[in-house]
Amino acid sequence: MRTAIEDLTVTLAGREVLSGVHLIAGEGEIAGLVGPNGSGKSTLLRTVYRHLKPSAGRVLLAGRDVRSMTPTETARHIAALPQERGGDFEFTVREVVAMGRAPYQRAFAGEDARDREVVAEALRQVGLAGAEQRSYAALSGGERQRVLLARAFAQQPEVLVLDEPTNHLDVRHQVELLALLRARRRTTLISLHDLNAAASLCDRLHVLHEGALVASGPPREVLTPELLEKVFGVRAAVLEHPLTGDPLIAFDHRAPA
Ligand SMILES: Nc1ncnc2c1ncn2[C@@H]1O[C@H](COP(=O)(O)OP(=O)(O)OP(=O)(O)O)[C@@H](O)[C@H]1O
Repeated sequence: MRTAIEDLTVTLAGREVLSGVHLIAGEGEIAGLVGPNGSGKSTLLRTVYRHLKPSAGRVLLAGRDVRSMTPTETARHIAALPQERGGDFEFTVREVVAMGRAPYQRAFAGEDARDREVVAEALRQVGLAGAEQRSYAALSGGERQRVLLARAFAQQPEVLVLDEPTNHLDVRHQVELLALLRARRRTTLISLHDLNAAASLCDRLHVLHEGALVASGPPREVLTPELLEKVFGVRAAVLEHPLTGDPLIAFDHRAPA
């Protein structure tokens, strides 16, 4: 579902933390948000899934302002993996994932066969089939993350909003997640710190710096040594990945730019 962010400004505690951001993710497009700490990535994503209210501008899903939708309507269109992954709820893994079906259930109606099928498939996709009865509170950070991803998948959204979905994941689970997102081909807004993962996954990258969008385009065009130096303050060479042909950023880890 085409997602358009128009002239978005967000003010928090009296400070403008996002200023006039324009960004479009076309139907089926994976749009990546990258930028240094505090540049506004989570703020932008939170505004898309209506956790925050913009002070100006709007978020349109297929032309409709998300703020004109009911919470249930929003939940049928957008599923989010937020950065807060709370750990204290006393639920099993399956119960957490099944919460993703709530937007489709009538009050007190409970699960039907379709809900059970979707929950089982979501658990399988994140490699947690067999872990249904484990306690969510007792899981590791990476396991919790996969449970919350499965909950987002179970929501069967048209737009997936993922805030740093690969942090905490070991490299195998990172690769599996990126492959899964590629295969799903749903409109996705994703923030990533790993620029090589972003370059390999995303159709377009959007670079935030101090609350403003400073570059947008295909990864190969956006991730230049000049931009990496100016925005991230690092020295890097941009090569071609010998196995995939994707852009491969080789950082100089010895000193900042
Ligand atoms: N609830 C809040 N109240 C006040 N300021 C906030 C709040 N949430 C975020 N900010 C500020 O907004 C700015 C952008 O934060 P945000 O979390 O969007 O950045 P980010 O790019 O996601 O950072 P990171 O890479 O560290 O996750 C930061 O300066 C942050 O301190």
